Amino acid sequence: MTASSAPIAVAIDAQEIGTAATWASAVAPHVSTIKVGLELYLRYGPEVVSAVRGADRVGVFLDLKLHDIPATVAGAARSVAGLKPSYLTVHASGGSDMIRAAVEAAPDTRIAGVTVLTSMDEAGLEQVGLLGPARDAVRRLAVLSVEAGARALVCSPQEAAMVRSEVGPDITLITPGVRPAGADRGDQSRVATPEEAIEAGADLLVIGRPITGAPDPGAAAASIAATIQRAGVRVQGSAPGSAVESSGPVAGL
Ligand SMILES: O=c1ccn([C@@H]2O[C@H](COP(=O)(O)O)[C@@H](O)[C@H]2O)c(=O)[nH]1
Repeated sequence: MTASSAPIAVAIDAQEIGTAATWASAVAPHVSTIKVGLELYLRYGPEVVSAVRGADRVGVFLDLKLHDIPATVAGAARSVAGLKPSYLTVHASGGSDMIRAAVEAAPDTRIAGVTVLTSMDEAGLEQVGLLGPARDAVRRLAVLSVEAGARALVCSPQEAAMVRSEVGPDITLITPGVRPAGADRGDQSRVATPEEAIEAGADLLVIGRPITGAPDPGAAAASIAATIQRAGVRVQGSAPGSAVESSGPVAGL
């Protein structure tokens, strides 16, 4: 990580630890954070965190989306707290007691409440009994998470401005569902471009396949990072404390 690294968490969704380490070292000079998800963590466990952290001391975001009874989530959060991830996700729909259990079990990690998965559209929400626009559920789950002690939230960039107005400036807003103009959206439904995400007030943009699926992931990360820096300068004049300025692995901690 360098002083000019952009507020991007690259989703390193690889099958093999060697590929993960290669991608991580290619993108690390340009971004603040590497995101490890279920695919890698379930296969390799803590070893993969050291593999992607490397010498760059880039921030690690453990996207394990915990969802269980409070005691089990507390135990799981305690199990990974020693890895010192900057962020650890829990599904906000697990409820206040579950979120609070994670917060108390991993005091040095920013617990991020996942509101509504960015792959879900209104039809998908209806299937699971959530009627109405995604943003209504996102709003409710964001407020619930913060009241239970979460210091970060995961939502789509389409809801970032609304969530910001609900939870104030101190909560880190993390947005997957980011696609550069013209990129394949894949299984993502609620998407926006990197510029739109920054303009909506996101603090950390999660971007996976548009970077890792590129012929040169390092160059793709550098190009999106430059786009974000320009958008940040336009929106905020790079004000101190803005997402673009706060490029460390744990912006706002
Ligand atoms: O609502 C959510 C929560 C997490 N994710 C994760 O982010 C990345 C997105 O990867 P792309 O390749 O840029 O689509 C992936 O690891 C998801 O598990 C999410 O997409 N939406």
